[in-house]
Amino acid sequence: MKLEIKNVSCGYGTKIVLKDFSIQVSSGEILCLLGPNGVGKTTLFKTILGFLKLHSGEIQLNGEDIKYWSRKKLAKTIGYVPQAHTPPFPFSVLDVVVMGRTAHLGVFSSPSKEDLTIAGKALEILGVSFLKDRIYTEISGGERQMVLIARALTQQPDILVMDEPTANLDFGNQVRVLEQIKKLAKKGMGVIMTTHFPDHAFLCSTKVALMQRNNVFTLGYADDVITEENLRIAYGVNVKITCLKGVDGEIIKACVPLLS
Ligand SMILES: Nc1ncnc2c1ncn2[C@@H]1O[C@H](COP(=O)(O)OP(=O)(O)OP(=O)(O)O)[C@@H](O)[C@H]1O
Repeated sequence: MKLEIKNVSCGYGTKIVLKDFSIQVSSGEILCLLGPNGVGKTTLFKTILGFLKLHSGEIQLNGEDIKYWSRKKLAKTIGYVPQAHTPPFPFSVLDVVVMGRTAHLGVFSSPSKEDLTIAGKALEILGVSFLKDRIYTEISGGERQMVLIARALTQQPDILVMDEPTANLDFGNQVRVLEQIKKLAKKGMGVIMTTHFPDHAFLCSTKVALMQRNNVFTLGYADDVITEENLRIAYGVNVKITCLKGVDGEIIKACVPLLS
């Protein structure tokens, strides 16, 4: 499966937030979107998911323009982990996770035993089965984030769109989520995610798109895109990039901000 964003301009009403933006992500790849607050990352995701109308350009899945796809077909293909989500009703965590199966169900059918098993398994994979019977509105922000990721896994999409999947998570859960994202890509899922941590892009991305406020985008491999100079230009801060040796002798890069 290949998702192609071709020369897309999008925004709200007549206000254009993102101009002439192009990226693509294929099965097995992890594309990290980096960029300052308000640059248009979430807006792009909402446009990909069909919540916002395109001003111009095209979004294709396997070469087909998604504007001709039904909502159901799109929901089966693209999974979404939003930045924050509060349902209006006090559903149990398992109920929220099983909602990920909605696109797979018939019009009047309710989740089967298999759907519940898939949902339970997703919670187990993420190490949060203990939350299963808790009320979703009564768990912490970080726990909700893990539940939303479990819901997206339950959907079993080809492409997973994740808006800051590690936001709100403690250090351990950040690492577990990054590991899980890498595993999903290894299994063939295409992942497009935003992050405010360039280190996370070094750890797990196949490609990076660094977005700047003036609609300037730098695309490429993390090593080429995440440079001290590019981070300074994008975020207006000084950063030192250091190299460390991992347990298997592999080189891991890390960004250290320099305080003035
Ligand atoms: N519903 C809306 N109506 C009008 N403008 C909006 C709306 N939602 C967001 N915006 C504006 O669009 C711009 C891009 O917002 P967006 O949420 O896409 O940024 P972002 O890159 O995801 O930021 P962050 O890193 O803070 O999550 C911002 O200027 C924001 O104020």
